[in-house]
Amino acid sequence: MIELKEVNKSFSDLKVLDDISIQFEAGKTNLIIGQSGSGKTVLLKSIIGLHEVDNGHVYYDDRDFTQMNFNERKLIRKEMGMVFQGGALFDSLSVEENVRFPLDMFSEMNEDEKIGRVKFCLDRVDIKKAHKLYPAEISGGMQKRVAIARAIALNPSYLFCDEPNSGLDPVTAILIDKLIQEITKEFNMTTIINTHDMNSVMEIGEKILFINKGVKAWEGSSEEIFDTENQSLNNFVFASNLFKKIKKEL
Ligand SMILES: Nc1ncnc2c1ncn2[C@@H]1O[C@H](COP(=O)(O)OP(=O)(O)OP(=O)(O)O)[C@@H](O)[C@H]1O
Repeated sequence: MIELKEVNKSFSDLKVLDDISIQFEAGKTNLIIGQSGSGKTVLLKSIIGLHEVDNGHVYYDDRDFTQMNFNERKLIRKEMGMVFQGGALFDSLSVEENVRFPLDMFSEMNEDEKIGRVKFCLDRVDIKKAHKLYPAEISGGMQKRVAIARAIALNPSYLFCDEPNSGLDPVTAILIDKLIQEITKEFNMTTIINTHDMNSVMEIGEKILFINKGVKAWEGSSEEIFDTENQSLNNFVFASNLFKKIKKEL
């Protein structure tokens, strides 16, 4: 579980996060949604320590990350996996070398264990016969699968995904969302996903945090989102004509 307590973050006199408190549970796909510029990326970066919060606390299973020194944080970072926007694979490394990279950097595994782990992770995301190919030689959907395989290589307890299905067609996007949800449950990870994709919200939104101008405006699940009276959330969710139509028919 990851818990935020009264997290605040400003840049000069611009307040970006205003007293955010929430719990993200293990084994669930937790989504952060909100309009462009609402503070999603700053929040995700604050959770993983790429931004220092001004005040408030971020707990990783009762361990106060905000109070830790550099070395203590380094240990927690080993428990984190990340899927960056666009996949962020190393172009000059093959698929299997990409997945092996965190093992070489951060694990004590021997050669056989590394080979086994790379195979396990690539099998898990259903990559077949592409181990020796380079990122430029595989499709966008496969690149995301490789990015997920790399993110789970060190068997993380916490998985962070920034717009994991950006740039994908709707069918592939849902497959990637579902894959993230499956591995979240299988490995009991606390997964936090930044997204503004309403399909993701409906498909895998087990816990949703909606932020509006840096403030927690709503939290709930995809089942609850259609019934909300929250005006800013309604404006966000029903911005598209398709979702307006669905709401009318409910
Ligand atoms: N390093 C920074 N220095 C100053 N201001 C920043 C910095 N990072 C973000 N901001 C500001 O914080 C606000 C929130 O930005 P953020 O990137 O978190 O939005 P977002 O919700 O992730 O948007 P998007 O969906 O477009 O990625 C914006 O006004 C942005 O300009």
